[in-house]
Amino acid sequence: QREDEQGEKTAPPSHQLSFIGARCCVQSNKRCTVIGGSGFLGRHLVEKLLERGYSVSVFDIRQSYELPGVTFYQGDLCDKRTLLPALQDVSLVFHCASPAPGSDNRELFERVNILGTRTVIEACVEAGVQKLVLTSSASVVFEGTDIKNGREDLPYAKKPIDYYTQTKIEQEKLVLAACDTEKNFLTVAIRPHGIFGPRDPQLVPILVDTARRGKMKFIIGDGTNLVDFTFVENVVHGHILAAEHLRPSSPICGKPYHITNDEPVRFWDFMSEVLMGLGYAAPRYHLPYTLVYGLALLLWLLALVLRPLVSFKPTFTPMRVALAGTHHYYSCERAKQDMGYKPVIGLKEGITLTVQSYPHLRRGA
Ligand SMILES: NC(=O)C1=CN([C@@H]2O[C@H](COP(=O)(O)OP(=O)(O)OC[C@H]3O[C@@H](n4cnc5c(N)ncnc54)[C@H](O)[C@@H]3O)[C@@H](O)[C@H]2O)C=CC1
Ligand SMILES: CC(C)=CCC[C@@H](C)[C@H]1CC[C@H]2C3=C(CC[C@]12C)[C@@]1(C)CCC(=O)C[C@@H]1CC3
Repeated sequence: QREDEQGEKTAPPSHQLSFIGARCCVQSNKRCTVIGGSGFLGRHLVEKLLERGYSVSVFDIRQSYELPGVTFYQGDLCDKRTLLPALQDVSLVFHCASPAPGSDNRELFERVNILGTRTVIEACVEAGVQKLVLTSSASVVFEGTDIKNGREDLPYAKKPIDYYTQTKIEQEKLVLAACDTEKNFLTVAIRPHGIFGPRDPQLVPILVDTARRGKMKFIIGDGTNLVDFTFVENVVHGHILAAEHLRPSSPICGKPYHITNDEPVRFWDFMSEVLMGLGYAAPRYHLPYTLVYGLALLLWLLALVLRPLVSFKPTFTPMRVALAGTHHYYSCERAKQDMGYKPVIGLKEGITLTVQSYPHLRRGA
């Protein structure tokens, strides 16, 4: 173990970690907690942290797996009393919990993402945690219109496309504003985009479900819109780099960082590749963007009006149509410069690994 100029215990170089981790017990300065660690990204993060010699606790409203060496704390992050025990003797916290974007429940998003994040910050300060890494989202700047190579200095969306995005904006502002080098409480926000990979409960399952219902025949718009899809291991890598670069003198304190695959791809090419990899036909027929967006808006309004009588969830929501028919890709130059970020898995390999991980979603399975 080395000590840096702030007297903080620092990690040995990463090539030593697996050896040290395998040889002896975990170093006490590498104790961290992953809030939301039962989720898709959270679990991948937990697995990588363990591999790198960290001692990991998970705090989540549900426990979705068991892993040797991981201590689980089950509870709602809005409740400080249940959260505090999970933060004792921990120097680093990752906050990657959120209600699923598809839930469209304003009250839930506001409670968990805004009030809950306030509670997380308070609990971290109370427990003496020194570093908080938030999983934000690149969509905090997305308003449903084209973003090409967007940098972190883009303003937050004035008209966020849904409650999820609206509350992710407030959440990010809270965490970044809490950064206080004087008090040695350091924060940073990672903004991933379009995370995909093994065990993702959203992207591939929604896509396959739509295909199985015979609704994946159409391309919205001309099909040339470029989008970032980011393999989950790259997102994990960005989080760990951020945590390891978070020091009082570091330029990353209190800042947001885009983390992507750095390989924007046509939205419809990506969808087609995943579909064909799983044995489904790729969409072929084009529909005008404005027509589909207008229809989705109508359906959404209808669902809103009829909600007291019947409940139905349209596949084509305005938000999904906007995501499928516009350009939205982001520059991760700042992460490259400030923390030496570079994707560890390319897009093609990421797609192959993802497709292989869903044998049960193959056509005919
Ligand atoms: N999946 C994606 O494409 C993207 C995700 N993100 C962000 O990444 C983070 C992780 O997302 P995923 O892993 O995809 O979602 P997920 O739904 O798989 O994981 C979220 C976890 O948070 C937990 N959670 C929810 N409410 C809680 C509460 N009140 N108390 C304690 N735990 C609670 C859930 O039980 C779940 O395990 C989220 O903050 C999300 O906004 C950002 C950009 C893209
Ligand atoms: C890049 C990014 C932010 C991806 C987010 C993931 C989801 C929002 C997409 C995953 C599957 C997508 C999908 C559609 C919209 C966007 C997703 C939900 C459609 C509903 C778009 C319209 C269709 O023709 C069917 C699509 C099914 C898959």
